Amino acid sequence: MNVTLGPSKLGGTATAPPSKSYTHRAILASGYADSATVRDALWSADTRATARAVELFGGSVTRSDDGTLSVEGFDGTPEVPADVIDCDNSGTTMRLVTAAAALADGTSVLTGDESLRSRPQGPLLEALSDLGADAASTRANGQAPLVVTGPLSGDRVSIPGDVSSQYITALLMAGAVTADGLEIDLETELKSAPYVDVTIELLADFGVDAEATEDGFAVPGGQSYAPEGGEYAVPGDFSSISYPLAAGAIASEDGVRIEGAHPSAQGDTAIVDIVDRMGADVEWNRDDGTIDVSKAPLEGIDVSVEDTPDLLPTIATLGAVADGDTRITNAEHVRFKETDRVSAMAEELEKMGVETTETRDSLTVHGDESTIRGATVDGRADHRIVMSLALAGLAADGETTIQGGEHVDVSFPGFFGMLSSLGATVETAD
Ligand SMILES: O=C(O)C1=C[C@@H](OP(=O)(O)O)[C@@H](O)[C@H](O)C1
Ligand SMILES: C=C(OP(=O)(O)O)C(=O)O
Repeated sequence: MNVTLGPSKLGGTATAPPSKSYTHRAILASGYADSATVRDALWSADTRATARAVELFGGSVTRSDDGTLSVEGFDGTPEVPADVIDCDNSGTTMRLVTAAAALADGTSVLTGDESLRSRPQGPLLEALSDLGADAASTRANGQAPLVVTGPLSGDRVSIPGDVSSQYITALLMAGAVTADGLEIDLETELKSAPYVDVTIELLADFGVDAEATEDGFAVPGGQSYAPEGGEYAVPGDFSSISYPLAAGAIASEDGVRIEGAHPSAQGDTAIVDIVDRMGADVEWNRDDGTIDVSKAPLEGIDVSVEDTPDLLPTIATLGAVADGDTRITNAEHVRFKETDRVSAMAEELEKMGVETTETRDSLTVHGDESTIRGATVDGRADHRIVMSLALAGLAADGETTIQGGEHVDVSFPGFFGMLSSLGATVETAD
């Protein structure tokens, strides 16, 4: 689907979609439980992949009209799946489900789309093998398809922290239901660290203890997953909030209000401070969960995305509109996502007349709002590239056509509807 946007003047209210990270964890945690209800869940291509995996492990996930999920779990012990687990485009699903599969008494096979089959799984496969499971890549290249035979038996493992924090989340969630629990030692510094905080916060809400240690993380074994009152409610998603927030900073006439922005452990809440530091007029009322943002002249800043990889595409677009250089550092792990997002943003923004400079772990955007022009750009089949290029289209001179608009379904199915309700001119064509 091609989506064409023109220069727009925005105003009004946008509602944050539910968090993808919390929804994945809540669905799988409910799978590990006897049963649980997940309120305000995100229902998107990625979270449906996690729900399918829970069903293949012997659970069931039923969605009601108001978005509530009723999950019958597999109660700590996944069944051997009767089919291949297709994780589609979702890295979170593949990592979290691979560790769950290592608890089953038999063999699971996991695959995904072309993008997911090119992402790194090696460190997790090695960790699970060190713990006594048999976990391998069919192509012996550390990438899916994966074949995992459980059950695992060990209680201590070491793993690098600079490829994906999702390995740690996966091991913590599975470790809680093993007999002896798990000690996880980090071999290198942890990137994307707030995502492990999200995990520990959610585990606590499901009555499961896990903690940071001097060398990494630890989770006692023999625990049962059970949220208080049998229910868990998903908070709003700050990676998704970054788009209406940036749209307001770039293109609002009367200001944009975002609702559903309640504080949680998400590192991507940093976007509020980033937009503020760039010069936009922004106010976050944490008590009522609203953010008000208005356009103001933006200036380039230095920002590390070590903890917040998913913000890189949004920041790159903000940088394109800002005056001067925006230097995005500590970004190497952002190359291991649905696409290499450092290169993708550099190359696609350049098509719009924006100058950029890339190193292995940084992206500098040489911003100048007066030079951004409409162009046909490739969304790279990556939801965050599509959404960030759409934001650039709001500020460009002339029309911008983004190829692959349907990929927003991965994390923010209502994205283009949200932009047009704020007043953007959005046209779609197959
Ligand atoms: O655990 C999670 O929910 C996520 C962790 C991050 O990945 P990495 O830990 O691989 O950087 C992030 O990019 C992804 O969108 C969601
Ligand atoms: C990288 C992302 O997700 P995942 O790793 O789950 O594919 C994302 O949502 O930007």
